[in-house]
Amino acid sequence: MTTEEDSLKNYGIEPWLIKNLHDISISSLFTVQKEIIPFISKTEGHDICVCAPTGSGKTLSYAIPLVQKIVNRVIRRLKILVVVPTHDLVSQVEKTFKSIIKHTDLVVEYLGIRPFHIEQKLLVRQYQFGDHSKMESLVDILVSTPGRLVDHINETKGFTLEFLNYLVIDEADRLLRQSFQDWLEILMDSANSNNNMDIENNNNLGTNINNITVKEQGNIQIQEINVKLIDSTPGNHLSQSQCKLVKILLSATMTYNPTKISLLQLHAPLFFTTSKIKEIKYKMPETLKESYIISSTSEQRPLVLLNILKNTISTDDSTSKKKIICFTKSLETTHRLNLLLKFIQNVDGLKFVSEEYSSVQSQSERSALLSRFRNGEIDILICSDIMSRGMDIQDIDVVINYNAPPNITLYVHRVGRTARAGKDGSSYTIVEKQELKHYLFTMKKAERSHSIHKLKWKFEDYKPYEVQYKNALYQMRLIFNKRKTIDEPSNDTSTTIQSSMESDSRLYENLLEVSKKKAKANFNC
Ligand SMILES: Nc1ncnc2c1ncn2[C@@H]1O[C@H](COP(=O)(O)OP(=O)(O)OP(=O)(O)O)[C@@H](O)[C@H]1O
Repeated sequence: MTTEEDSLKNYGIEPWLIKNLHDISISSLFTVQKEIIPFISKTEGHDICVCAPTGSGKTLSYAIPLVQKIVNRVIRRLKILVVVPTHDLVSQVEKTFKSIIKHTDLVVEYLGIRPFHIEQKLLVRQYQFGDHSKMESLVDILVSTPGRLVDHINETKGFTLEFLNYLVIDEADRLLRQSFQDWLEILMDSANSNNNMDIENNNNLGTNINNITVKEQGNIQIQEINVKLIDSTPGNHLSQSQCKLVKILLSATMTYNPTKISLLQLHAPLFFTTSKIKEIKYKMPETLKESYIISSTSEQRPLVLLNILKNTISTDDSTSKKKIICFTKSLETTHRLNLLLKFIQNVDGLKFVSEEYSSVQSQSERSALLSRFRNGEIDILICSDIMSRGMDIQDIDVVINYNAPPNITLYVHRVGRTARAGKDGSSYTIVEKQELKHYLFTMKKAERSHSIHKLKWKFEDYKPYEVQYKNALYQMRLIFNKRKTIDEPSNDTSTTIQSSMESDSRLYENLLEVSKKKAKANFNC
C-alpha cells in the first residue's frame, strides 16, 4: 500500500473503500475531508453544517463515511438520502456513490430523471410474508431533487423514510431558502415518524442558542452552536439520542447561522468552515484568478468576450484546447449569444465550437452536451445558471460571466466551476459601465475587492473582430426577422425559446450554406 493510501487508512477509511477510491484516482484527502470524514465516522448525536470552497471535495467528505456506516447492514432499508437542487447534480452525486460502493451489495438509486412509474419499481417491491403481503426497500442510498422525493413520499406505496439515518442537503443555502421549505416539512414528518419525534404533537418545537463555542482544528474552524431543543409540552423533553436522524448540510455559501433552519431541528449542530469567522466571508479556491473588464456599452459586450477568448484560446497550438464556461443572465441571452458566436468563426485565427446549455434542453440533451464538452468536441458552453451550482466538470480552464451575476452567492458558485480540486483556473466578468458600482459594491461586501483584477482593455483591442461581429449581427437580424413571420408570440418563454431554437437552427443552417457558397464563389473568382 502506498504511503498516500496508508494516509487514507489513518482517516478510518476501510481497505475495500480505499481500493474503490484508488480506482477513481483518489489516494489522498483534501482539507475539508480530513476533518469531516473522521468526524462523521466517529461521532454520533451531532448534526453538521459544512461551508467550504467550491471544488474542495465536499461530496466525498460525506459519501465516504456514510457508506462505511451502512456497508455491514443486514436488512436493506433506505438509510441515506441526499437532496440536491438540480437533476444534473442528482446524476453527478449518484455516480460518485456508485463508484465508491463497488464490490459491496449496497444499492444507490436516483430520482427525477426517469419516468415516475419506473422509479417506483426501483424503490420498493411487494413480497408475501406468511399470509400477509409486505413492502421492502430495494435501495440503501437515494439521491433526489426535492420535488420528485415529495411525489414518492406521497404516492409510492411502501416508500418510507422511517428507517432513514442520514439526511444530506447539498447546496443547502439554496434548497433551504424560505420559498422552498414546504418539501422539507413533508420530508421531516416522514423521517421523524419513526424517530420518536412526533412532529404533529410537538409543533411548538423550537431551538434556542445557549452559546457558541469556537475551536480551531488544523485549517478548519469548528463552531459548536449549543442549541437546546425546546418542547414546551409539559414534561416532554427530547434528548439528543431520541433523534436518530443525522442531518448534514453543505454549501460553499452556507449561512453562518444554521439554527435559522429551524424546521430541521438541528441537534447540537457543529459548523465546520474553512474560513475563520473573523476572516473573509466567502472562501474561494486559492488557485482561482479573478479578473473583470468594463464594457462601455451592451453592444461592446460580445467584442469584449471575443477578446477574452482570443487571450484564452491559443490560436497557434490547437492541441492545447481550453474548456470554457460562459454564464449569461437569461435563457434568451444564452440562446442569442450562442447563435452570434456561431456566425463569428475564424476571427483573427480564433477557432472554437460553442453550444448552449440550459433548462430549455431535455436532461438527455444536456447529458449528451456535457459528454461532448468533456471529450473536447465543444470548446465553450454558453450556460444559464442551471450549471452554476455544484456541477463538477473536470479541468474547466475558464469561467466567463458574460453578464455580471446579481449577487455574490451566484458569483461564488459560477466562478467555482473552475479552479476545482486544487487545479488552476481563471474567471473573467464583463461589467457594463452602469453595472460597475453594484459589482464593486457586491465584491466589497463579500470582502473580495482585493482579489479581483481590472483588465484595462481599450477600444483598439476589439478592432480585429469588428467586421465579423457586424456581419454576424446582420445574419442574426435575418434570422430574427424571418422568425417574426414564423412564430406567433407566445408568453411561455421556454416554448418560445424552444421553438425559436428549432427554427433558428434551420434558418442558421440555410444561412450558413448561403455564406459558404458566397465565400466559395468569392474564392473562385
Ligand atoms: N481527495 C481527492 N483527491 C482528488 N480529487 C478529489 C478528491 N476529493 C474530490 N475530488 C475531486 O474534486 C472535484 C470536486 O469535488 P466536489 O464536486 O465534491 O466539490 P464540492 O466541494 O462539492 O464543489 P461545489 O461546492 O462546487 O459543489 C471532483 O472532480 C472530485 O472527484
